[in-house]
Amino acid sequence: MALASGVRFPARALLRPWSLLRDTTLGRSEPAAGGGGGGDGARLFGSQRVLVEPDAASGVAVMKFRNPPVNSLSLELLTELVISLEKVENDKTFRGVILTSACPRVFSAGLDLTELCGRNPAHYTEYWKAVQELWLRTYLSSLVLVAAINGACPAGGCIIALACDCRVLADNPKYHIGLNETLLGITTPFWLKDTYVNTIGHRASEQALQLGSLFPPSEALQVGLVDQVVPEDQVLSTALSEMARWLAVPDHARQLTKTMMRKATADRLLRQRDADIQNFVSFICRDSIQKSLQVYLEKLRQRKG
Ligand SMILES: CCCC/C=C\CC(=O)SCCNC(=O)CCNC(=O)[C@H](O)C(C)(C)COP(=O)(O)OP(=O)(O)OC[C@H]1O[C@@H](n2cnc3c(N)ncnc32)[C@H](O)[C@@H]1OP(=O)(O)O
Repeated sequence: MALASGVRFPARALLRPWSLLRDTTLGRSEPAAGGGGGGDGARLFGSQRVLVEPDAASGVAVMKFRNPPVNSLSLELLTELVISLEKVENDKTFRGVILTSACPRVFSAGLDLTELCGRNPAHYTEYWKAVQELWLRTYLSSLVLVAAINGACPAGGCIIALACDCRVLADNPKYHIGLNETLLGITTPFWLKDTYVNTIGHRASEQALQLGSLFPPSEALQVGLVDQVVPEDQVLSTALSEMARWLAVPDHARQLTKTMMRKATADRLLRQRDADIQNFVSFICRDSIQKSLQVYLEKLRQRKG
């Protein structure tokens, strides 16, 4: 499937791109009641793991991850997210997307560790392409993306949030955010490291990446990892207010500025995508890395409550 970022999509999606979706679109050409999108007239479209609540009147869609229990980024969720974002982006009704979780207490637990353990190189290749694709699609989106972080946000969850233009985090001491890869015995690829540096600066990233720091809300705000920390029941409304602020700027000027700020970082990956995949596959296939990940996963499974 040809995607904007020029990625080849997972084989099963290439064969039947929409087969991964349980599309609940209610006729996009149908005139929506209530001014084109609000109230009962809201068109619902999405998929099994991504719920999209579009509001044509405001031009904003709320996209909710729904992969219980912890929204781990399985190949299916990654694929559905990319397709959902592409659908919204291609519909000129929409200018902004709020990314949030439909699962209680967790925004996303990051990459699905079962996708990284005990699989073969072909699987890792397909999986990493999907990770790259989601990052490129979000990081370079012409839409305004706001992360309404209503739960824990480690590793891959943080990566999605970092790709957004603005982050609002619920004020709950259990909702940590950060890149904790080193604690799993793995390293962050250069393009995600660059995104971190772009957000919180070099010294803070150097420290946080090596230590695998997960920041509670107050510290995340202090270090600049999130833009606002608000009571949990105000995360979505604050994200909508932030969205309105960003949408008050003419699209063309905002988009050109976003591209100017992000292009160099994205180009670094675009220039060497295949090499990055090869690096990832050879790294993840190492016995020592597989062992570390399995130990981490086992600890997670045993840790209850
Ligand atoms: C090689 C370079 C890659 C660089 C890029 C990104 C790397 C990553 O993203 S790796 C993933 C790192 N993620 C984490 O370290 C988070 C791990 N999870 C947690 O800390 C907690 O689960 C979380 C705080 C998110 C939620 O806590 P709880 O609500 O208490 O849930 P549980 O811990 O009981 O988990 C429920 C269930 O889900 C399984 N689980 C959790 N996270 C993952 C995951 N990332 N992948 C796969 N499965 C996950 C956990 O084992 C439990 O399973 P069961 O025991 O079978 O119920």
